[in-house]
Amino acid sequence: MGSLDPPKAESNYSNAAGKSDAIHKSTGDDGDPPVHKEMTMEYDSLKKRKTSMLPLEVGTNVMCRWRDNKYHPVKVIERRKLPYTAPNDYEYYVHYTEFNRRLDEWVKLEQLDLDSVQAVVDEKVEDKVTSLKMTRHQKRKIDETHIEGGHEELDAASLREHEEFTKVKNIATIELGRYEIETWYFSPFPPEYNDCLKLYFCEFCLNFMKRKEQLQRHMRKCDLKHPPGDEIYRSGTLSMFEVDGKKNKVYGQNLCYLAKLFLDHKTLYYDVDLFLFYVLCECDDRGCHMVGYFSKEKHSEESYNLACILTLPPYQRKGYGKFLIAFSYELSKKEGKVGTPERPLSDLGLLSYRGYWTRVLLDILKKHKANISIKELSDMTAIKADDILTTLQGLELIQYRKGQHVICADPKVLDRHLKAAGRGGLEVDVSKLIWTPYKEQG
Ligand SMILES: CC(=O)SCCNC(=O)CCNC(=O)[C@H](O)C(C)(C)COP(=O)(O)OP(=O)(O)OC[C@H]1O[C@@H](n2cnc3c(N)ncnc32)[C@H](O)[C@@H]1OP(=O)(O)O
Repeated sequence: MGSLDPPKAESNYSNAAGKSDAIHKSTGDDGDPPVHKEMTMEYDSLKKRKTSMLPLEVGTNVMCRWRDNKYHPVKVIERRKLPYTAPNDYEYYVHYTEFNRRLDEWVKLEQLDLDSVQAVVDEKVEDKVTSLKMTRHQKRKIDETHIEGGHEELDAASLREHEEFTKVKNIATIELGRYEIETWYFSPFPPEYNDCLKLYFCEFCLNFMKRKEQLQRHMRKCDLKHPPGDEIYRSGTLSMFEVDGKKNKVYGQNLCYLAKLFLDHKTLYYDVDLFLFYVLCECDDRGCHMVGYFSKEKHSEESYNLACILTLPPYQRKGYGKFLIAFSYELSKKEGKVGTPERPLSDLGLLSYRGYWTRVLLDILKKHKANISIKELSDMTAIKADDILTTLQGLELIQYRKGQHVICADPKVLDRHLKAAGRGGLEVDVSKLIWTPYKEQG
Protein backbone atom coordinates (compact mmCIF):
# COMPACT_ATOMS: atom_id res chain seq x y z
CA MET A 1 0.00 0.00 0.00
CA GLY A 2 1.36 3.41 -0.93
CA SER A 3 2.41 5.96 1.65
CA LEU A 4 0.02 8.76 2.41
CA ASP A 5 2.85 11.14 2.78
CA PRO A 6 3.03 13.66 -0.04
CA PRO A 7 4.44 12.43 -3.34
CA LYS A 8 8.19 12.36 -3.59
CA ALA A 9 8.22 12.66 -7.39
CA GLU A 10 10.51 15.26 -8.93
CA SER A 11 8.72 18.52 -9.50
CA ASN A 12 9.46 20.10 -12.86
CA TYR A 13 8.41 23.41 -11.43
CA SER A 14 11.03 26.18 -11.54
CA ASN A 15 10.96 28.94 -9.00
CA ALA A 16 10.86 32.68 -9.09
CA ALA A 17 14.36 33.05 -7.74
CA GLY A 18 15.63 31.15 -10.76
CA LYS A 19 13.84 33.51 -13.09
CA SER A 20 15.12 36.73 -11.56
CA ASP A 21 18.63 35.23 -11.50
CA ALA A 22 18.33 34.85 -15.23
CA ILE A 23 17.51 38.56 -15.59
CA HIS A 24 20.59 39.56 -13.58
CA LYS A 25 22.85 37.32 -15.63
CA SER A 26 21.64 38.55 -18.97
CA THR A 27 22.58 42.11 -18.00
CA GLY A 28 26.22 40.92 -17.86
CA ASP A 29 29.19 41.73 -20.10
CA ASP A 30 27.84 42.28 -23.58
CA GLY A 31 28.34 46.03 -23.25
CA ASP A 32 25.00 46.84 -24.79
CA PRO A 33 23.54 49.65 -22.67
CA PRO A 34 19.98 49.80 -24.19
CA VAL A 35 19.35 46.11 -23.44
CA HIS A 36 20.78 46.50 -19.96
CA LYS A 37 18.46 49.41 -19.31
CA GLU A 38 15.47 47.55 -20.70
CA MET A 39 16.25 44.59 -18.49
CA THR A 40 16.64 46.74 -15.41
CA MET A 41 13.30 48.41 -16.12
CA GLU A 42 11.68 45.04 -16.62
CA TYR A 43 13.15 43.84 -13.34
CA ASP A 44 11.97 46.96 -11.56
CA SER A 45 8.46 46.66 -12.87
CA LEU A 46 8.39 42.97 -11.91
CA LYS A 47 9.50 43.87 -8.43
CA LYS A 48 6.88 46.60 -8.23
CA ARG A 49 4.17 44.23 -9.44
CA LYS A 50 5.15 41.68 -6.83
CA THR A 51 5.23 44.24 -4.04
CA SER A 52 1.83 45.55 -5.06
CA MET A 53 0.24 42.12 -4.46
CA LEU A 54 1.41 42.09 -0.84
CA PRO A 55 0.17 41.19 1.59
CA LEU A 56 -1.47 38.25 -0.19
CA GLU A 57 -5.20 37.90 0.25
CA VAL A 58 -6.72 34.96 2.08
CA GLY A 59 -7.92 32.58 -0.66
CA THR A 60 -4.95 33.23 -2.96
CA ASN A 61 -3.64 30.20 -4.84
CA VAL A 62 0.11 30.13 -5.17
CA MET A 63 3.03 27.69 -5.32
CA CYS A 64 4.89 27.10 -2.06
CA ARG A 65 8.24 25.52 -1.25
CA TRP A 66 7.63 22.58 1.06
CA ARG A 67 9.98 20.66 3.35
CA ASP A 68 11.01 18.44 0.37
CA ASN A 69 12.38 21.65 -1.20
CA LYS A 70 9.93 21.33 -4.08
CA TYR A 71 7.10 23.65 -5.01
CA HIS A 72 3.50 22.52 -4.44
CA PRO A 73 0.19 24.35 -4.98
CA VAL A 74 -1.29 25.89 -1.85
CA LYS A 75 -4.25 28.03 -0.89
CA VAL A 76 -3.77 30.80 1.66
CA ILE A 77 -6.09 30.07 4.58
CA GLU A 78 -5.02 32.82 6.96
CA ARG A 79 -2.33 35.47 7.33
CA ARG A 80 -0.80 37.29 10.27
CA LYS A 81 1.39 40.32 10.57
CA LEU A 82 4.90 39.76 11.83
CA PRO A 83 5.66 42.01 14.78
CA TYR A 84 8.19 44.89 14.42
CA THR A 85 8.54 44.50 10.65
CA ALA A 86 7.65 46.40 7.48
CA PRO A 87 3.93 46.92 6.76
CA ASN A 88 3.73 44.10 4.23
CA ASP A 89 5.62 41.50 6.25
CA TYR A 90 3.15 38.75 6.92
CA GLU A 91 3.33 35.03 7.33
CA TYR A 92 0.73 32.81 5.78
CA TYR A 93 -1.17 29.74 6.92
CA VAL A 94 -1.47 27.54 3.85
CA HIS A 95 -3.27 24.38 2.81
CA TYR A 96 -1.38 22.17 0.32
CA THR A 97 -4.18 21.35 -2.06
CA GLU A 98 -2.71 17.94 -2.98
CA PHE A 99 -2.24 16.85 0.63
CA ASN A 100 -4.35 16.16 3.72
CA ARG A 101 -5.18 19.10 6.02
CA ARG A 102 -2.82 17.73 8.69
CA LEU A 103 0.04 19.23 6.65
CA ASP A 104 -1.39 22.78 6.75
CA GLU A 105 1.20 25.14 8.21
CA TRP A 106 2.47 28.68 8.66
CA VAL A 107 5.03 29.66 6.00
CA LYS A 108 7.22 32.68 5.40
CA LEU A 109 6.83 34.89 2.35
CA GLU A 110 10.12 33.67 0.88
CA GLN A 111 8.67 30.17 0.57
CA LEU A 112 5.98 31.45 -1.81
CA ASP A 113 6.57 31.98 -5.52
CA LEU A 114 4.86 35.26 -6.26
CA ASP A 115 5.13 34.65 -10.02
CA SER A 116 2.61 31.86 -9.62
CA VAL A 117 0.00 33.89 -7.77
CA GLN A 118 -3.52 33.38 -9.07
CA ALA A 119 -6.27 35.87 -8.43
CA VAL A 120 -8.53 35.10 -5.51
CA VAL A 121 -11.63 33.34 -6.77
CA ASP A 122 -14.70 34.67 -5.05
CA GLU A 123 -16.55 31.46 -4.26
CA LYS A 124 -20.25 31.85 -4.89
CA VAL A 125 -22.34 31.63 -1.79
CA GLU A 126 -24.59 28.98 -3.37
CA ASP A 127 -21.58 26.78 -4.17
CA LYS A 128 -20.46 26.99 -0.62
CA VAL A 129 -23.87 26.18 0.71
CA THR A 130 -24.06 23.12 -1.54
CA SER A 131 -20.64 21.94 -0.48
CA LEU A 132 -21.68 22.39 3.11
CA LYS A 133 -24.66 20.06 2.86
CA MET A 134 -24.02 17.44 5.44
CA THR A 135 -25.59 14.37 6.85
CA ARG A 136 -27.53 14.61 10.09
CA HIS A 137 -24.75 12.69 11.72
CA GLN A 138 -22.06 15.13 10.56
CA LYS A 139 -24.19 18.00 11.83
CA ARG A 140 -24.50 16.35 15.19
CA LYS A 141 -20.75 15.91 15.36
CA ILE A 142 -20.17 19.54 14.47
CA ASP A 143 -22.63 20.61 17.13
CA GLU A 144 -20.64 18.71 19.65
CA THR A 145 -17.45 20.60 18.89
CA HIS A 146 -19.15 23.88 19.74
CA ILE A 147 -18.42 24.92 23.24
CA GLU A 148 -22.08 25.54 24.00
CA GLY A 149 -23.41 22.66 21.88
CA GLY A 150 -27.08 21.78 21.66
CA HIS A 151 -28.05 23.33 18.27
CA GLU A 152 -30.71 21.24 16.61
CA GLU A 153 -30.11 22.51 13.09
CA LEU A 154 -27.01 24.04 11.64
CA ASP A 155 -27.53 26.44 8.80
CA ALA A 156 -24.88 27.31 6.23
CA ALA A 157 -23.89 30.45 8.15
CA SER A 158 -23.19 28.51 11.35
CA LEU A 159 -21.24 25.94 9.39
CA ARG A 160 -19.18 28.68 7.81
CA GLU A 161 -18.57 30.14 11.23
CA HIS A 162 -17.47 26.73 12.45
CA GLU A 163 -15.13 26.28 9.48
CA GLU A 164 -13.70 29.73 10.07
CA PHE A 165 -13.14 28.99 13.74
CA THR A 166 -11.33 25.68 13.19
CA LYS A 167 -9.36 26.38 10.02
CA VAL A 168 -6.05 27.20 11.71
CA LYS A 169 -4.33 24.75 14.03
CA ASN A 170 -4.27 26.32 17.50
CA ILE A 171 -1.83 24.06 19.37
CA ALA A 172 1.36 23.26 17.44
CA THR A 173 2.93 20.65 19.73
CA ILE A 174 2.18 18.68 22.85
CA GLU A 175 4.36 16.92 25.34
CA LEU A 176 2.99 13.55 26.45
CA GLY A 177 5.13 11.13 28.45
CA ARG A 178 8.53 10.94 26.82
CA TYR A 179 7.32 12.31 23.49
CA GLU A 180 7.00 15.74 22.02
CA ILE A 181 4.39 15.42 19.28
CA GLU A 182 3.49 17.78 16.45
CA THR A 183 -0.27 18.14 16.21
CA TRP A 184 -2.35 17.71 13.04
CA TYR A 185 -5.59 19.64 13.49
CA PHE A 186 -7.48 22.23 15.51
CA SER A 187 -8.90 21.16 18.87
CA PRO A 188 -11.33 23.35 20.84
CA PHE A 189 -9.42 23.72 24.11
CA PRO A 190 -11.01 26.12 26.62
CA PRO A 191 -10.41 29.83 25.82
CA GLU A 192 -7.74 30.27 28.51
CA TYR A 193 -5.45 28.10 26.34
CA ASN A 194 -5.88 30.34 23.29
CA ASP A 195 -2.43 31.87 23.69
CA CYS A 196 -0.58 28.52 23.94
CA LEU A 197 1.35 26.94 21.12
CA LYS A 198 2.45 24.01 23.23
CA LEU A 199 0.62 22.04 25.89
CA TYR A 200 1.98 19.65 28.51
CA PHE A 201 -0.16 16.58 29.21
CA CYS A 202 0.05 14.27 32.19
CA GLU A 203 0.33 10.94 30.41
CA PHE A 204 -1.79 9.18 33.06
CA CYS A 205 -4.73 11.47 33.95
CA LEU A 206 -4.43 13.50 30.70
CA ASN A 207 -4.74 16.84 32.48
CA PHE A 208 -3.05 19.49 30.38
CA MET A 209 -1.02 22.49 31.40
CA LYS A 210 0.55 25.56 29.84
CA ARG A 211 4.01 25.24 31.33
CA LYS A 212 6.54 22.49 31.90
CA GLU A 213 7.01 23.46 35.57
CA GLN A 214 3.27 23.04 36.16
CA LEU A 215 3.47 19.55 34.69
CA GLN A 216 6.50 18.69 36.82
CA ARG A 217 4.66 19.85 39.95
CA HIS A 218 1.58 17.88 38.88
CA MET A 219 3.58 14.68 38.25
CA ARG A 220 4.85 14.76 41.82
CA LYS A 221 1.24 14.74 43.07
CA CYS A 222 -0.65 12.64 40.48
CA ASP A 223 -1.52 9.22 41.91
CA LEU A 224 -2.44 7.57 38.62
CA LYS A 225 -0.01 5.27 36.85
CA HIS A 226 -2.56 3.98 34.32
CA PRO A 227 -5.87 5.17 32.85
CA PRO A 228 -8.72 5.19 35.38
CA GLY A 229 -11.13 2.28 34.99
CA ASP A 230 -10.87 -1.49 34.62
CA GLU A 231 -8.02 -3.37 33.04
CA ILE A 232 -9.90 -5.77 30.75
CA TYR A 233 -6.98 -7.21 28.78
CA ARG A 234 -3.34 -7.93 29.48
CA SER A 235 -0.96 -9.80 27.23
CA GLY A 236 2.77 -9.36 27.74
CA THR A 237 3.40 -5.64 28.10
CA LEU A 238 0.11 -4.64 26.43
CA SER A 239 -2.91 -3.69 28.51
CA MET A 240 -6.34 -2.40 27.62
CA PHE A 241 -8.37 -0.30 30.07
CA GLU A 242 -12.09 0.36 29.84
CA VAL A 243 -12.96 3.85 31.04
CA ASP A 244 -16.60 4.80 31.57
CA GLY A 245 -17.11 8.41 30.45
CA LYS A 246 -19.80 8.89 33.08
CA LYS A 247 -17.61 7.78 35.96
CA ASN A 248 -14.49 9.53 34.66
CA LYS A 249 -15.85 12.65 33.01
CA VAL A 250 -12.73 14.79 33.17
CA TYR A 251 -10.51 12.00 31.87
CA GLY A 252 -12.98 11.40 29.00
CA GLN A 253 -13.04 15.09 28.10
CA ASN A 254 -9.25 15.40 28.27
CA LEU A 255 -8.92 12.39 26.01
CA CYS A 256 -11.29 13.99 23.50
CA TYR A 257 -9.36 17.27 23.50
CA LEU A 258 -6.17 15.31 22.93
CA ALA A 259 -7.66 13.06 20.23
CA LYS A 260 -9.15 15.96 18.27
CA LEU A 261 -5.59 17.24 17.67
CA PHE A 262 -5.19 14.20 15.35
CA LEU A 263 -8.74 13.74 14.07
CA ASP A 264 -10.04 16.06 11.39
CA HIS A 265 -13.64 15.03 11.48
CA LYS A 266 -15.48 16.34 14.48
CA THR A 267 -15.80 14.50 17.68
CA LEU A 268 -17.62 14.77 20.98
CA TYR A 269 -16.31 16.73 23.93
CA TYR A 270 -18.90 17.23 26.57
CA ASP A 271 -21.26 14.34 26.23
CA VAL A 272 -18.71 11.76 27.33
CA ASP A 273 -21.27 10.10 29.65
CA LEU A 274 -22.65 8.14 26.71
CA PHE A 275 -19.31 6.58 25.80
CA LEU A 276 -16.85 3.95 26.91
CA PHE A 277 -13.18 4.54 26.12
CA TYR A 278 -10.84 1.64 25.45
CA VAL A 279 -7.33 2.85 26.15
CA LEU A 280 -4.42 0.72 24.94
CA CYS A 281 -1.19 0.98 26.94
CA GLU A 282 2.36 -0.27 26.82
CA CYS A 283 3.31 -1.05 30.40
CA ASP A 284 6.68 -0.92 32.14
CA ASP A 285 7.90 -0.30 35.69
CA ARG A 286 7.06 3.43 35.42
CA GLY A 287 3.40 2.78 34.57
CA CYS A 288 1.03 2.16 31.67
CA HIS A 289 1.74 4.53 28.79
CA MET A 290 -1.09 5.31 26.41
CA VAL A 291 -0.47 4.19 22.84
CA GLY A 292 -3.94 4.78 21.41
CA TYR A 293 -7.62 4.30 22.09
CA PHE A 294 -11.04 3.88 20.62
CA SER A 295 -14.38 5.09 21.93
CA LYS A 296 -17.66 3.25 21.74
CA GLU A 297 -21.21 4.39 22.37
CA LYS A 298 -22.85 2.55 25.24
CA HIS A 299 -25.94 2.14 23.05
CA SER A 300 -25.81 2.57 19.32
CA GLU A 301 -28.93 2.43 17.19
CA GLU A 302 -26.81 2.37 14.05
CA SER A 303 -24.83 -0.70 15.25
CA TYR A 304 -21.63 1.30 15.55
CA ASN A 305 -19.04 -0.65 17.50
CA LEU A 306 -16.44 2.14 17.37
CA ALA A 307 -16.88 5.92 17.36
CA CYS A 308 -13.33 7.30 17.12
CA ILE A 309 -9.99 5.53 16.88
CA LEU A 310 -6.52 6.97 17.35
CA THR A 311 -2.98 5.69 17.54
CA LEU A 312 -0.73 8.46 18.85
CA PRO A 313 1.73 9.46 16.09
CA PRO A 314 4.91 8.07 17.75
CA TYR A 315 3.24 4.64 17.83
CA GLN A 316 1.70 4.62 14.35
CA ARG A 317 2.46 2.03 11.64
CA LYS A 318 3.41 -0.59 14.22
CA GLY A 319 0.16 -2.58 14.06
CA TYR A 320 -1.63 -0.94 17.01
CA GLY A 321 -4.41 0.42 14.78
CA LYS A 322 -5.20 -3.07 13.51
CA PHE A 323 -5.10 -4.32 17.09
CA LEU A 324 -7.63 -1.69 18.19
CA ILE A 325 -9.92 -2.50 15.25
CA ALA A 326 -9.68 -6.25 15.92
CA PHE A 327 -10.40 -5.56 19.60
CA SER A 328 -13.57 -3.63 18.74
CA TYR A 329 -14.84 -6.64 16.77
CA GLU A 330 -13.97 -9.03 19.61
CA LEU A 331 -16.16 -6.91 21.90
CA SER A 332 -18.97 -7.10 19.33
CA LYS A 333 -18.62 -10.89 19.18
CA LYS A 334 -18.96 -11.04 22.97
CA GLU A 335 -22.08 -8.88 22.70
CA GLY A 336 -23.44 -11.21 20.01
CA LYS A 337 -23.85 -8.28 17.61
CA VAL A 338 -22.42 -7.16 14.30
CA GLY A 339 -20.69 -3.80 14.26
CA THR A 340 -19.33 -1.10 12.01
CA PRO A 341 -17.22 2.02 12.61
CA GLU A 342 -18.97 5.36 12.80
CA ARG A 343 -18.75 7.38 9.58
CA PRO A 344 -17.09 9.38 8.10
CA LEU A 345 -13.81 7.49 8.13
CA SER A 346 -10.64 9.51 7.71
CA ASP A 347 -8.17 8.62 4.93
CA LEU A 348 -6.00 6.68 7.38
CA GLY A 349 -9.05 5.16 9.07
CA LEU A 350 -10.34 3.88 5.74
CA LEU A 351 -6.97 2.37 4.82
CA SER A 352 -6.69 0.62 8.17
CA TYR A 353 -10.27 -0.73 8.05
CA ARG A 354 -10.00 -1.83 4.43
CA GLY A 355 -6.79 -3.71 5.28
CA TYR A 356 -8.39 -5.33 8.33
CA TRP A 357 -11.59 -6.39 6.53
CA THR A 358 -9.61 -7.74 3.57
CA ARG A 359 -7.33 -9.88 5.72
CA VAL A 360 -10.06 -11.24 7.99
CA LEU A 361 -12.46 -12.11 5.17
CA LEU A 362 -9.89 -13.52 2.77
CA ASP A 363 -8.33 -15.68 5.49
CA ILE A 364 -11.74 -17.29 6.00
CA LEU A 365 -12.42 -17.66 2.27
CA LYS A 366 -9.03 -19.34 1.83
CA LYS A 367 -9.69 -21.90 4.54
CA HIS A 368 -13.36 -22.46 3.76
CA LYS A 369 -13.71 -24.95 0.95
CA ALA A 370 -17.51 -24.93 0.55
CA ASN A 371 -19.63 -21.98 -0.55
CA ILE A 372 -20.13 -19.36 2.10
CA SER A 373 -22.66 -16.55 2.24
CA ILE A 374 -22.18 -12.95 3.30
CA LYS A 375 -24.49 -13.56 6.24
CA GLU A 376 -22.29 -16.46 7.40
CA LEU A 377 -19.16 -14.33 7.04
CA SER A 378 -20.84 -11.61 9.07
CA ASP A 379 -21.84 -14.07 11.83
CA MET A 380 -18.28 -15.39 12.04
CA THR A 381 -16.52 -12.02 12.10
CA ALA A 382 -19.06 -9.54 13.56
CA ILE A 383 -18.34 -7.38 10.50
CA LYS A 384 -21.53 -5.77 9.19
CA ALA A 385 -22.80 -7.29 5.92
CA ASP A 386 -22.54 -3.93 4.05
CA ASP A 387 -18.83 -3.69 4.90
CA ILE A 388 -18.27 -7.27 3.72
CA LEU A 389 -20.05 -6.55 0.48
CA THR A 390 -18.12 -3.35 -0.26
CA THR A 391 -14.80 -4.97 0.64
CA LEU A 392 -15.38 -7.99 -1.60
CA GLN A 393 -16.81 -5.82 -4.37
CA GLY A 394 -13.74 -3.59 -4.18
CA LEU A 395 -11.60 -6.69 -4.69
CA GLU A 396 -13.87 -7.83 -7.54
CA LEU A 397 -14.69 -11.05 -5.75
CA ILE A 398 -18.46 -10.64 -6.02
CA GLN A 399 -20.71 -11.43 -8.93
CA TYR A 400 -24.42 -10.82 -9.19
CA ARG A 401 -26.11 -13.99 -10.49
CA LYS A 402 -29.82 -14.73 -10.68
CA GLY A 403 -30.65 -11.87 -8.33
CA GLN A 404 -28.06 -12.87 -5.72
CA HIS A 405 -24.55 -11.84 -4.73
CA VAL A 406 -22.16 -14.74 -5.16
CA ILE A 407 -18.60 -14.81 -3.83
CA CYS A 408 -16.14 -15.98 -6.48
CA ALA A 409 -12.84 -16.76 -4.79
CA ASP A 410 -10.04 -18.18 -6.90
CA PRO A 411 -7.25 -19.19 -4.45
CA LYS A 412 -4.57 -17.48 -6.53
CA VAL A 413 -6.54 -14.22 -6.59
CA LEU A 414 -7.08 -14.49 -2.83
CA ASP A 415 -3.34 -14.91 -2.25
CA ARG A 416 -2.59 -11.89 -4.41
CA HIS A 417 -5.06 -9.69 -2.49
CA LEU A 418 -3.83 -10.97 0.87
CA LYS A 419 -0.27 -10.11 -0.04
CA ALA A 420 -1.33 -6.61 -1.08
CA ALA A 421 -3.26 -6.12 2.19
CA GLY A 422 0.04 -6.03 4.11
CA ARG A 423 0.98 -7.25 7.55
CA GLY A 424 -1.57 -8.67 9.96
CA GLY A 425 -0.54 -6.51 12.92
CA LEU A 426 -0.63 -7.42 16.59
CA GLU A 427 -2.99 -10.28 17.40
CA VAL A 428 -5.71 -9.97 20.02
CA ASP A 429 -5.45 -13.01 22.28
CA VAL A 430 -9.13 -13.50 23.12
CA SER A 431 -8.31 -15.81 26.02
CA LYS A 432 -6.85 -12.76 27.78
CA LEU A 433 -9.94 -10.59 27.39
CA ILE A 434 -11.97 -10.44 30.59
CA TRP A 435 -15.03 -8.39 29.82
CA THR A 436 -18.79 -8.31 30.07
CA PRO A 437 -20.87 -6.02 27.86
CA TYR A 438 -21.99 -2.71 29.34
CA LYS A 439 -25.22 -2.73 31.34
CA GLU A 440 -26.83 0.38 32.77
CA GLN A 441 -26.70 0.18 36.54
CA GLY A 442 -30.09 0.65 38.18
C1 LIG B 1 -14.14 6.06 12.82
C2 LIG B 1 -12.93 6.93 12.91
O1 LIG B 1 -12.51 7.31 13.96
S1 LIG B 1 -12.10 7.35 11.45
C3 LIG B 1 -10.68 8.20 12.01
C4 LIG B 1 -9.49 7.32 12.13
N1 LIG B 1 -8.49 7.97 12.95
C5 LIG B 1 -7.64 8.92 12.48
O2 LIG B 1 -7.64 9.28 11.31
C6 LIG B 1 -6.72 9.53 13.51
C7 LIG B 1 -5.30 9.63 13.01
N2 LIG B 1 -4.82 8.36 12.52
C8 LIG B 1 -4.51 7.33 13.35
O3 LIG B 1 -4.66 7.42 14.56
C9 LIG B 1 -3.94 6.07 12.73
O4 LIG B 1 -3.45 6.38 11.45
C10 LIG B 1 -4.96 4.90 12.60
C11 LIG B 1 -5.66 4.65 13.92
C12 LIG B 1 -6.02 5.20 11.55
C13 LIG B 1 -4.16 3.66 12.19
O5 LIG B 1 -3.28 3.38 13.25
P1 LIG B 1 -1.86 2.66 13.08
O6 LIG B 1 -1.46 2.22 14.46
O7 LIG B 1 -0.93 3.49 12.34
O8 LIG B 1 -2.32 1.39 12.22
P2 LIG B 1 -1.47 0.13 11.80
O9 LIG B 1 -0.02 0.25 12.16
O10 LIG B 1 -2.19 -1.06 12.32
O11 LIG B 1 -1.58 0.22 10.24
C14 LIG B 1 -2.81 0.17 9.61
C15 LIG B 1 -2.68 0.11 8.09
O12 LIG B 1 -3.24 1.33 7.59
C16 LIG B 1 -2.44 1.79 6.51
N3 LIG B 1 -1.77 3.04 6.93
C17 LIG B 1 -1.78 3.60 8.17
N4 LIG B 1 -1.09 4.76 8.13
C18 LIG B 1 -0.65 4.93 6.87
C19 LIG B 1 0.11 5.94 6.20
N5 LIG B 1 0.55 7.02 6.86
N6 LIG B 1 0.38 5.77 4.90
C20 LIG B 1 -0.07 4.69 4.22
N7 LIG B 1 -0.78 3.68 4.80
C21 LIG B 1 -1.09 3.82 6.09
C22 LIG B 1 -1.45 0.69 6.21
O13 LIG B 1 -2.07 -0.22 5.32
C23 LIG B 1 -1.27 0.08 7.57
O14 LIG B 1 -0.83 -1.25 7.47
P3 LIG B 1 0.74 -1.59 7.19
O15 LIG B 1 1.54 -0.76 8.14
O16 LIG B 1 0.81 -3.05 7.45
O17 LIG B 1 0.97 -1.24 5.76
